[in-house]
Amino acid sequence: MAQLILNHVTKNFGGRPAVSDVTLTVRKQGFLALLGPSGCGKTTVLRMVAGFEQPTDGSIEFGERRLADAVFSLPPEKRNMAMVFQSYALWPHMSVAENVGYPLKVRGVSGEACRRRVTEALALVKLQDFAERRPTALSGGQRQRVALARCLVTEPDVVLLDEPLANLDQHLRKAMEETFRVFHERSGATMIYVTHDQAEAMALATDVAVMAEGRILQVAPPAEIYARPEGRVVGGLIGRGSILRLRLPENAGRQLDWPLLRQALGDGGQVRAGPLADVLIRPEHVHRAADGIAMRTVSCVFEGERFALDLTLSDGQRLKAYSSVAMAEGTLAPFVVSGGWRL
Ligand SMILES: Nc1ncnc2c1ncn2[C@@H]1O[C@H](COP(=O)(O)OP(=O)(O)OP(=O)(O)O)[C@@H](O)[C@H]1O
Repeated sequence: MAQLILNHVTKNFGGRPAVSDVTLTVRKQGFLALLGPSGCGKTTVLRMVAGFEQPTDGSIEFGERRLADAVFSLPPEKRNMAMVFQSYALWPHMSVAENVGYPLKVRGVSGEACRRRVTEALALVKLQDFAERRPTALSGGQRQRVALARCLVTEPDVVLLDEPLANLDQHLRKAMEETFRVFHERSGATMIYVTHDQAEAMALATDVAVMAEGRILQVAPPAEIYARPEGRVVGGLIGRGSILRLRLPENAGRQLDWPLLRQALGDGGQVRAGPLADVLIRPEHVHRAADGIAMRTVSCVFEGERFALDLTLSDGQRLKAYSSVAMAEGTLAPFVVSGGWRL
C-alpha cells in the first residue's frame, strides 16, 4: 500500500482560505489524527482527500497516483476510499447485513462471496449476532460499528473518519476506541481521523497533526507531540498543563530541569537578565516536596484517581498539579517542578 501525500494544498471558499498550504504525508498503514479547534479546516482536508472538494492549489497523491490538483480531480468512487461520519448515515429500511453489504452490491459482488464478506466485517466489529436487526433497534455505539463494518467490507486503501465518536457518551467512546484500534490493525488501511478531542487523538493515532486557521502547525507521534509541542497553540491544545512566562538564562535549552526552573520560578524570578519565554509545565511534573518553592493552593478538585490542584506562584501565575492527597484551599506549601518545556 502507498503513502498519501498532500503537497502544498490550499482550498478557498469564495476567496477565503479554509485550508492554506497544507503539506502532509500519511505513512502507509498509518493512523493520522487531525486535531484542531472548530472551523480550522479539518473536514475540508478530509473532503479533499475523499474527492468531495477540489483543491484550489497544490496536489494530493496516493503513491504514484495523482488524485487531485487545481485542474483535475479523480471522482470519489475511483479512489478506493471510505468515509465514516459522526451521523453514521445508515439506511433505516435495511437490515444491518443489508447496510453492510450495500457497497458490495453497488460493485456487483453478490451471492456467497457477498455473504461471506459481510459476515467477516460484522465479526470484526462484534456484531455478527445483529445481522438481521434494523439500525433503529441498535444503540449509538452499535450503529457506529455498523458504519465501520460497511466501510471495511470494500477493503478500502484509505479510511476517512470525521468525528465518528462525537455523538457517543464518554463510556462508549472508550469502548469504541478499542474497536477502531482493532479495525486499523486488521484492515491494514491508512486512516485519517478528524477530531477536536485531543485525548481521543492521542489514544488512537500513530501520528497527530495539529491544525489552526487552515494551517498545519505540527505533525508528530503522540508521545513526541506531548513531550515536545511546538509553540503556544500546540502546547495549549495537547494534554493538560500550564504555560508560564518565565525569564530564562540566555543559554537555556528547551528541556528545562529543576535546578534551572527553581531559579526561574524562585521568588519573583531570580533570573533577571535573560529573555522571557513560554514554558509548558505538565501537572505530573509538579510535586509537593520539602525543598520546593512555596505555592498557594487556589483549588483542589477530586478527579477519582487523584486530586487536581490549581496553584499560584508568588508573582500570581497559575500552575496545575496532581496530588494523591487533598490540599485545603489557601494552603501555602513547597512544590518542586521536575521538568518543563520551552515552547
Ligand atoms: N462549502 C463551504 N462553503 C463556504 N465555506 C466553507 C465551506 N465548507 C467549509 N467552509 C468554511 O471553511 C472553514 C473550515 O471549515 P471545516 O468544516 O473544514 O472546519 P473543521 O475544522 O472541520 O470544523 P468543525 O470541527 O467545526 O467541524 C470554516 O470557516 C467554514 O465555515
